Amino acid sequence: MTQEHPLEPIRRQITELDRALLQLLARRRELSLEVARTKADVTKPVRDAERESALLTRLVAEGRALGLDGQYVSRLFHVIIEDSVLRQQAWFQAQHNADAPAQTRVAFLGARGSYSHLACQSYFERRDLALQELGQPSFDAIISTVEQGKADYGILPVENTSSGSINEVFDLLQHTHLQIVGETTESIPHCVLLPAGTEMAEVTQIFAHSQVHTQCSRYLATLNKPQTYCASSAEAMERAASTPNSAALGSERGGALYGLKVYQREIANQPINETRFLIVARKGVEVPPQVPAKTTLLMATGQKPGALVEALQVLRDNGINMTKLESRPIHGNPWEEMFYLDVAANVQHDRMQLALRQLTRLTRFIKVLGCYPSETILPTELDSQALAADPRLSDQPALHSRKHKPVGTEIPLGHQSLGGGNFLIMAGPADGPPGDLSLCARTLKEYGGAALWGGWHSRDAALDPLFELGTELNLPVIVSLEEPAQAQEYAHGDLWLLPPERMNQTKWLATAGASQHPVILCRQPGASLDALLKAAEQILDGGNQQVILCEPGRLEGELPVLDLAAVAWLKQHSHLPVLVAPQLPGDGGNMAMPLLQAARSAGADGALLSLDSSLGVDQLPTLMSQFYR
Ligand SMILES: O=C(O)C(=O)C[C@]1(C(=O)O)C=C[C@@H](O)C=C1
Repeated sequence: MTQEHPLEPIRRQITELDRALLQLLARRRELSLEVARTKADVTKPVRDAERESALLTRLVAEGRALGLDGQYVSRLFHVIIEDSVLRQQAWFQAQHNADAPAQTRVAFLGARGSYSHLACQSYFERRDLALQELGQPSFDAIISTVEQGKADYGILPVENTSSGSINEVFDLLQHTHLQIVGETTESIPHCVLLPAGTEMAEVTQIFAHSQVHTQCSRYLATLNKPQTYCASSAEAMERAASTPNSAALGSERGGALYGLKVYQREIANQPINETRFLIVARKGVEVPPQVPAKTTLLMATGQKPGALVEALQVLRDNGINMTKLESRPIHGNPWEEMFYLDVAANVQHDRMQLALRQLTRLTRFIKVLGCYPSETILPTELDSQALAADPRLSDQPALHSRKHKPVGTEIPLGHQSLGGGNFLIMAGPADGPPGDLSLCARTLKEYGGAALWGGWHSRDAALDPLFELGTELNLPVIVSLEEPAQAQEYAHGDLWLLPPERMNQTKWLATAGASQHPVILCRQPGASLDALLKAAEQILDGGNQQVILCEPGRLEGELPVLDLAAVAWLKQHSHLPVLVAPQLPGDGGNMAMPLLQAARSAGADGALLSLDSSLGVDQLPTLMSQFYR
C-alpha cells in the first residue's frame, strides 16, 4: 500500500476550513439581505458608516488577539462589506422597479471572456438574474440591438484607469434615447496566458488587443516576443488557444474559458487597472431612497466666457457634488463642446430638480441621460490607531521613526553611501536595446553614478547582463523583486527594489524583511505616507534594517508630478534614506535637472532615473556632469 504523504492530512483540514468559511460567507449574505428588508420599512440608507467602523475596529482587535494583523483583517472585511452593500443596493433597486424587463438579454462588446463579458456577468450575478448573453461586434451594434428591442440591456465601457475615457461611447450616448440604468467598475488584472503544455521559451508570438498591449508595455518589453494585434482580448485568447507556440494577453477568468493558464499575473504598467461600465436600457429606473444615486447629465452651454463655470456654480449652490466632467466636440458645430457630468444626487430630489431648472436658463441644451445606483463603494477607513500593531507595543516608537533612531541611516553603496549627505544618482534603461545597458553602466561609472538599475521589472533574461556589467565595472546593481519564491535568483543584485504595486503585498514585504540586501520600497500611487511607513515597518520588523524609501513621480497628461513635500516629510519623520524616481514627459531632458535639484533641496538622498525616450542614455553625461558641478 502506498503511504500517504504527510502533506495530505493537513491539506484535507485546510479544505474543510475553506468549505466552512464559504458556508459562513453565504450565511452572512443571507443576513445582509434580511437587514435590507428591515431597512426597507424604515427607509434607512444601506450604508451605515458608524456600524461599519465599529464592526471593523472590533474585528481588527479580535483578529489581533488571534495573531492576525490589522491590515489583513480590514482588507478581508472591506471585500465582504462591499459585496454586502452592493447586494443590498441591488435588492432595493429590484423592489423599487418591479416593472423592469422580465428577461435579461444583455448586449456587450466581443465574445465570451471579453472584459465587457466579465463585467456583465458580475453586474447581473448580483441581481440573481439568468442571463442571455449577446456578444456584439461594436459599440454601435450594442446601442442599436437595445434600441430595436432585441436586447434588454447594453453594457458599455466608459473609462479606464490607464487609458482614460472611451470617447466613442460618449459620442454614441449623445445620439441615443436609451437611458443609463446602472454602472459597475471591474478590476481587470491583465495576465500573460499560455495554452496548456506550452512553455514561454517556445512562444513565437503574443496575441493582444492594442490597448491592453499599451497598458502592459513595460512588462512586454522584458519578454521581447513579437506581438500580433487583435480586435479584442477574447479574439486574442481564442487565437492563442488554436495557434501552436503562441500566448495571449487577457484575464485569468477569461483565459479559463479558452483553456489557457496563467504564465504571469499583474503585468499592467499601472498597478490599479479598473474599467467603469455603464448599463443602458430603453426605459430609465428610479433609485430608491436607501440607495446612493448618481445622475449623468448631457449639456451644451452658450459660447460666452465663463458659461461652464456659471453652470457648475448652480450645482455647488445646491450642494450637489460633481464626480466627473467630460467634454466632447459637437458634430457639425466646430469648436463647440458637449459636456457630460456625473453628479452624486438622485434626480427625484428637490435640490436636483431645482438645479436642473436653474441650468435650463444657462444652457443651450440639457438632458438627463439617467439616474442610477452608484456602485462606487469606498472602503470605510479605520483610524491608524485602530490598525496599529499590538497595543502593548504602542508606547514603543516605531522602528522607522526618528524617535527610535535620531541619526539618519546610512547604507553603503560601493565606495559611496546612501543617506551619507551626498545626493546619489542611479539609473538604467527602461526598455531600450541591450546595448543601452552597457553604455549606461559605463557612463554611470565615468560620471560618478552610484548604481546601475535593471528597471521597474527585472526579468530573468535581463538579470545576467546586469550582474555581469556590475561585476566587470565594480558598480552596484539594483534589481526589482518580481517573485518572492525565487528570491535566490536576485541574490547577485546589491540592492532590491519593491515596485509601487508591491508596497502592500505581505509576501513581498516578508521576503524583503528576511533578506540581507538593502531594499528600496516605493510608495504606491494613492497610498498615504503613513501606509508607506507601515510597509517599511513590516520589513524592519522582519529583521532587515536597510530600508530605503522611494517617492515615485507620475505624469498628469504631459505634466510631471513629483511630491517633494512627501520627501521632506519622510526625512523629518523617519531616519531611513529617501529616493525619488521622477517620471519625465516626452521631451523630458530639460526637466530632469530642475527636478533633481529640487529633490536634493527637499532632502532626498538620491534619484532613480529610468532612461527612455524622454531622457536618453546619451543625455546622461551632460546631466550628471552639470548636476555634480
Ligand atoms: O448592519 C447593517 O446595517 C448592514 O447593512 C450590514 C452591513 C454589513 O455587511 O456588515 C452592510 C452595510 C452597512 O454599511 C453596515 C453593515
